[in-house]
Amino acid sequence: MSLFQEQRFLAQCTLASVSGPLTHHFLFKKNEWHMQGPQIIKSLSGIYAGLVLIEAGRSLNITGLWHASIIFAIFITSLLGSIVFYRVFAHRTHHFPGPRLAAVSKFWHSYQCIGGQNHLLLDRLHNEYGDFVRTGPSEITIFHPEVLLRLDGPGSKTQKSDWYDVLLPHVGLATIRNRPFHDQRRRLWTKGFSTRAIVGYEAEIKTHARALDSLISKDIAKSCSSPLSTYIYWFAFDIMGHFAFSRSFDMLSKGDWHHAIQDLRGALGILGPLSPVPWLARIGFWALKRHWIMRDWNNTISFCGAQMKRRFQEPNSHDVAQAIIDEAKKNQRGADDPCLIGDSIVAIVAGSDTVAPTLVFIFYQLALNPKKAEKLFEEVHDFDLENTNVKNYRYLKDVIMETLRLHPAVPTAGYRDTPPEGITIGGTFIPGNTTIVAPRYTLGRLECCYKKPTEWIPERWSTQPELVKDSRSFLPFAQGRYTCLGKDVAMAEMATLVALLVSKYHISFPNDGGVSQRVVEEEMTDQFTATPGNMNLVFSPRESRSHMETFAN
Ligand code: HEM
Repeated sequence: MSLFQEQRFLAQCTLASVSGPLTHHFLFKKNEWHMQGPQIIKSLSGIYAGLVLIEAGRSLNITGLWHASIIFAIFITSLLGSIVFYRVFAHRTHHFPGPRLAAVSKFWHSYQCIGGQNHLLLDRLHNEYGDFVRTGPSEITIFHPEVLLRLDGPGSKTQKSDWYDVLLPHVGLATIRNRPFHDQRRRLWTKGFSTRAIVGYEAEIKTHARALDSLISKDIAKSCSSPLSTYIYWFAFDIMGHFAFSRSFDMLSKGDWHHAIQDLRGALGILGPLSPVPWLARIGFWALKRHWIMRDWNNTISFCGAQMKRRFQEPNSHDVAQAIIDEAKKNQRGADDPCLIGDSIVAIVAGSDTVAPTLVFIFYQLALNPKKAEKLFEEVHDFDLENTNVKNYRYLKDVIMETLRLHPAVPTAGYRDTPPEGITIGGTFIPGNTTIVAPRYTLGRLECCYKKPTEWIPERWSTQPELVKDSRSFLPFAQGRYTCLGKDVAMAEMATLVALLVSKYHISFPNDGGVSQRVVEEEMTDQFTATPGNMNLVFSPRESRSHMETFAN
């Protein structure tokens, strides 16, 4: 290498080392809101490609490439150094306590969630750092009772965070970030919850509750315990099949998983470790389309597309699918409209993966608390599937509410971004363009809100109100513009199944050395929705009251 080339190379290296911080300042820091992983990767690849072309173009040999790589490495090191320094010492959220590595990159959080137990990690961070914890470079996790109210309550200017881009290019109601577009789609969805539609869903709930009961009867006849978690997931997904496509997945009647639901549940597992870095999940979905659980995800998308195509040709009905199909037809879009596929996925996941874990935890708690189960039986003993209105059961409602408090179906998700002017929560100012996480799992167990917070006491919602000190943190169905649309359907599903089974059976854990009891909570994963460990239960028929009365006489 000539002296001139050597000097030029040294000059380029020096330039690369100062251009790192400058690039950080001008490209990213000034407009950090748009500083997302994919953008960084794209920009860096572009810079490297440019350097290689310049160097290779000049010397057209391997030394050119080697020089470009060295210059690029220096540039990257100084850029990353600048980013790390800025995030740790100068970022607008740097004064919030939290693990140092969490402030540097969300990869730390993702690594901590490899086992899919973000709810437990955030609970530990609350114990260690207090009510406001920095869990990412621009992310604060808040454990203050006011947080959920401030995020979506009246006058809130927060927006759904980039986590909600996870379904792109498909878009479903729950994942829409643009407010006017969300409002427009929500109006469509509301049509699917008309009184007439609800009557239809209630009929499906009864049919499927009966089918689940008959599976339990078969287990009793064989003197074996029932894989209740599995039955409950079949129950919830079958009903949502009707809700989304007017067709059950028929898992309860066939006694087996439907391949599309198995694929979907497998694919959702990725949300456990990758929720903290949603852009990586999106790259994964795109790059590994035909491999690993990404293939399952794409199979689910294809299945939903095929179902929608079929539903397009069928006669009109009053369900949610009808309202969104009518809109697509009005705008001359076909069954492959990304909104239709996105909405069908949202309907299935939001409607089933929430009801199912809640039901699992209700039966888990009833088996753990036989006295409470007896008290519930006193209320529902004369339940009649065809004629009883479950809304009249007060204690049953308390049982459901208490379960949602202790075991929220959406344990940590629901990320929101603060508006540019920031927001004050519980007297603490959160700067603008910061992601806020409000984990219901820990919020439901706060000592400042509940007496005996980790105990399951349904009475706290009616006869023992002194056990609730502050109920602001209890919003299991969210609120405001993003409030759960399916709350009534969900309550009807849960109340009907619980009333039916409790009125007919004694419920207990099998004699398996405590395995069934232990795994439900210990193996629970948090993948946007809660996924409890598999639970088997023993059902033994209660003697009917009339029979007992005859016997007593
Ligand atoms: C135990 C049962 C359920 C619970 C605890 C629950 C909870 C929630 C929560 C917390 C949200 C807000 C999520 C967010 O902020 O991203 C939500 C949204 C939603 N839920 Fe539910 N849900 C349940 C059942 C259902 C059912 C059965 C359906 C459908 C029939 C449903 C449909 C929806 C939809 C469409 C949204 C999005 C609303 C919007 O963004 O406008 N949910 N739910």
